[in-house]
Amino acid sequence: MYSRTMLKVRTLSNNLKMYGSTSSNFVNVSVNDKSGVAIVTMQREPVNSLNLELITQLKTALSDLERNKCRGMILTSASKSVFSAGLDIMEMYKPNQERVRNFWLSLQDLWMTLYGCSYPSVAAINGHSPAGGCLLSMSCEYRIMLPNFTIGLNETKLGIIAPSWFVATMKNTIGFRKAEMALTLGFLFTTEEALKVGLIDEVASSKEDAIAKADKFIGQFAKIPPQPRTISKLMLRSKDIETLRKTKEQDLQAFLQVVNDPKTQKGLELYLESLKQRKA
Ligand SMILES: CC/C=C\CC/C=C/CC(=O)SCCNC(=O)CCNC(=O)[C@H](O)C(C)(C)COP(=O)(O)OP(=O)(O)OC[C@H]1O[C@@H](n2cnc3c(N)ncnc32)[C@H](O)[C@@H]1OP(=O)(O)O
Repeated sequence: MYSRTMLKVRTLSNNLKMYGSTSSNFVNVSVNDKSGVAIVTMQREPVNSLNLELITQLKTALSDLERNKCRGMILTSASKSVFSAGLDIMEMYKPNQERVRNFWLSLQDLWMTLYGCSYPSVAAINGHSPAGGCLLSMSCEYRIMLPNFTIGLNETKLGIIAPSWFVATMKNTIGFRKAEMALTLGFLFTTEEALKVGLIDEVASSKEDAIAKADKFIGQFAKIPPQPRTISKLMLRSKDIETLRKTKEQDLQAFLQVVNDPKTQKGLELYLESLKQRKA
């Protein structure tokens, strides 16, 4: 039902050429010929950690869908157990200064594009979704998750602080009180807990079921004129988008200061080691 050829995702932006990246394709876009709904699949093995290339390719894919006036977008993962492990810690550990700067600016850009896209957006969360993975999910309008996975903004557990726009997105999704509890604890919710707290909207039994439920959600907008729909969405979301747009440089400088702090570097080193030791 979904043809893989209708939309061509540009995999090499100028940014990537500048950093001499390979042309690996970390994002697949397939569009349902009948409904016009696109499935955007992250496919950066093993855990879809968000490095500069994946972030840039996602942003390009979402902008292409906007230009092509797609009817709806479902964001999902090619992995069977991870939606996205969040930001690629290797981008922040002993970083190249020009690259890490570009990494953060690209992340800001991706969030503003996804959070403010005119088309209906659904996250089909078919695996764990910590930190940046949770941000991507929350930036969509609707979330459907498979059982036995976890989702949340766990930054404080790592000794780091979620940026203000991550916080705003969570507050807008689950409300002040629940966001405060979740953020301060760095809480990772199970699927069942996420449903209870309103972090997700539905539980699906399989990826196919999640896609079917997402199609059904998007289908509801077939009879709603697109312009009033988009304006209503943006009335709710544009304040936070504009805040980041106006403070992009400040936000970047705050990130660079934290990332270049030797204490942060030590923390990231220990965290990377702990991830590797989990396997041993
Ligand atoms: C200084 C920064 C200041 C401000 C920024 C604030 C914002 C931060 C937002 C973020 O997104 S920070 C990233 C937070 N992410 C996490 O805490 C998730 C860490 N990963 C996991 O918990 C698990 O990997 C998983 C539950 C997602 C999946 O578990 P599993 O399927 O068992 O896979 P493995 O743990 O074996 O991982 C496979 C492989 O991938 C590496 N890896 C995992 N996550 C990341 C990551 N976020 N960045 C880079 N690499 C990651 C892991 O080390 C393994 O590598 P091997 O070489 O051992 O195969």
